[in-house]
Amino acid sequence: MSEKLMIQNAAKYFENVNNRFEVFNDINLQVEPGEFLALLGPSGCGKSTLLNLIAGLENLSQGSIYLGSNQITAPGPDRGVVFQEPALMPWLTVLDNIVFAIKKQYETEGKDCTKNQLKQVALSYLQMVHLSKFKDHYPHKLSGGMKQRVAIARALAMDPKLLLMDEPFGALDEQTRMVLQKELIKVWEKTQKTVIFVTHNIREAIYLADRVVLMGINPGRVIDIFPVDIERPRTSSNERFTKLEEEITDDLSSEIYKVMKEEMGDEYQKNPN
Ligand SMILES: Nc1ncnc2c1ncn2[C@@H]1O[C@H](COP(=O)(O)OP(=O)(O)OP(=O)(O)O)[C@@H](O)[C@H]1O
Repeated sequence: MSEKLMIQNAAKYFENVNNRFEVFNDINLQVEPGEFLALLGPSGCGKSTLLNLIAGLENLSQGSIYLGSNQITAPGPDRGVVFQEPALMPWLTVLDNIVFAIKKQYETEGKDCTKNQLKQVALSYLQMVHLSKFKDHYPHKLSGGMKQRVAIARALAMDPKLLLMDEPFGALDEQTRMVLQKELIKVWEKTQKTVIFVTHNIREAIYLADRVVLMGINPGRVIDIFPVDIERPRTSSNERFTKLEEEITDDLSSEIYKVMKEEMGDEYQKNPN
């Protein structure tokens, strides 16, 4: 069962002996159970940092993050993460990559399960991403898109409440990316997981999400939240899709322009002539 995610006054600073870099200082966001949320914004605005904080891979400098009534302070089985690099174990078959992950989780939770039962669970998730025929293949035999589907199946097989995805299709070609977007929506509809999906791609965000959170930089912050009230499956030729794309592009361009102006300003001061 999914639970509400609450990010309250979240601040993150990276510090060393000489200086302190503030990524963001006051992010507030709520994600409803079963919602598909996209995080969009210019490079460096803190999308991955925010995702890592939710995953528990980083610690907050200030504020709090709750999933249901549990405060997030460390990684946990209630959150599955899919990164741009699928990070499969090359010495294990596709099926065993998933079995390995579930087994580890069951052991941590003290659950008993036969090898055969584990394989059945793993296989059911491979079927969901249409890869059951490749269960005995090793990762190096798979395309980038197939590897990423295994990574998604592996994350889902742990049955997390929240699926965190950091540009999972960022390294794939456009065609494969579109196929996986479609598949992801089907899997999301079937599993009803809450998904937080980081992307640079405006179309991808609108195609997938219930809401698009647009973040800004210097300081990192939420600029705007766009509800995507368009029936699925969505097509980019839909009039409302195009209008929303224009709106988000305008806001994002202003933000990027602002950053460029700041950067060029520095350059100008260094080279006044
Ligand atoms: N471990 C770290 N130590 C110091 N600075 C960091 C660390 N991790 C991230 N940063 C800085 O925090 C800022 C936000 O980084 P982050 O990767 O979250 O941005 P992003 O929006 O995901 O960017 P991109 O879209 O390029 O992946 C960047 O300026 C980055 O250099």
